[in-house]
Amino acid sequence: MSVLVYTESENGKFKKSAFEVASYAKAVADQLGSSVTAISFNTESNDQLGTYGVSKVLNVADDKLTTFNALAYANSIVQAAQSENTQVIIVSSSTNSKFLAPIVAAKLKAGYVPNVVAAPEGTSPFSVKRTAFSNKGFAHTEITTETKVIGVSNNSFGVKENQTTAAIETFNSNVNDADFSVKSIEIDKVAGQVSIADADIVVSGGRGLKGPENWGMIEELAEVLGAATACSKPVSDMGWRPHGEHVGQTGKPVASNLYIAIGISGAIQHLAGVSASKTKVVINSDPEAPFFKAADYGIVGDAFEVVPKLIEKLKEFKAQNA
Ligand SMILES: Cc1cc2nc3c(=O)[nH]c(=O)nc-3n(C[C@H](O)[C@H](O)[C@H](O)COP(=O)(O)OP(=O)(O)OC[C@H]3O[C@@H](n4cnc5c(N)ncnc54)[C@H](O)[C@@H]3O)c2cc1C
Repeated sequence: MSVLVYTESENGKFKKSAFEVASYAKAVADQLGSSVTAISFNTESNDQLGTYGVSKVLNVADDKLTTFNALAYANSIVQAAQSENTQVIIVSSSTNSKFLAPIVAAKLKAGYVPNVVAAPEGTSPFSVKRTAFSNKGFAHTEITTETKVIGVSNNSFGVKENQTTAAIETFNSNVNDADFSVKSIEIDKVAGQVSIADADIVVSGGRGLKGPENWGMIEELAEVLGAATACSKPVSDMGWRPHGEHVGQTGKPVASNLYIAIGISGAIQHLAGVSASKTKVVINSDPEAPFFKAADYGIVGDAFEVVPKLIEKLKEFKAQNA
């Protein structure tokens, strides 16, 4: 009985979250006295997963599955779980994983807990800690079904090395036309180069930036830092930025290592979606802005003065350390 982990990739390369869920799966396997099998789709360098404790990789090499398809991927994971006699399935908390995990759980009659932030608190009974109330609290949750599906929050457990040699096998999953009743024809990327879900650093702008014409400095700061760009809800509502960048309770959740909020007041609905970020830096001209209470570091100042200086200093630092 192994622990099965779905390791996500894009264009044949593993996402960072793949290494985090693999590390998490290894921790679960250690608690159960078991081993980790990963399922990947059309991925190169599957041996990389050995670094994080995966001892076997089932690589689904099928041209039909080059692009994510929730039902087809879920069916493949179910087949892998059955062939491996798995009782615990680990996925990330990405949009795609949150899409397929309930399908996997329903097909295997498994209990599913998303947004899990730590290794299981116990395996008998099986209990996990997850975020609750839009990241304002935690719930200690018991899963009583024989098969369990766990969605790990991004950047919560961390990537942990645990060197093993991974045996790589091609897995022929049995997908058919019915699995593709809904499919993506084409994907247009409208937001920045780095996706918010995978970003280590997110640079986010609010209404304090006055208009879309001022986003050049946000994009430049993001580029220097290798960060994703994001924004508050009113900014996307007004059409200053694409809706895909809206973060918060009603937008995308952010669990980056560093979240830089510029000209954002820190309304409760915004904080609900970003509070899982490890370090929060706030730049705001109003010292009374509520965001300062939630910040790890704050700069009281005009964004139009602070941000260009920050970019300049970061560029100098990068040049010196190149
Ligand atoms: C049901 C519901 C759901 C919601 N969901 C979300 C959500 O998911 N995400 C979200 O973001 N909001 C959400 N909101 C809206 C939320 O309540 C706030 O209205 C919104 O977050 C405010 O956006 P803001 O901080 O960009 O703008 P503002 O509140 O207008 O704040 C602008 C900030 O910029 C500062 N500022 C001004 N000029 C400068 C300058 N030159 N330099 C530096 N700082 C400056 C100001 O001091 C101020 O703090 C929701 C609201 C409701 C009712």
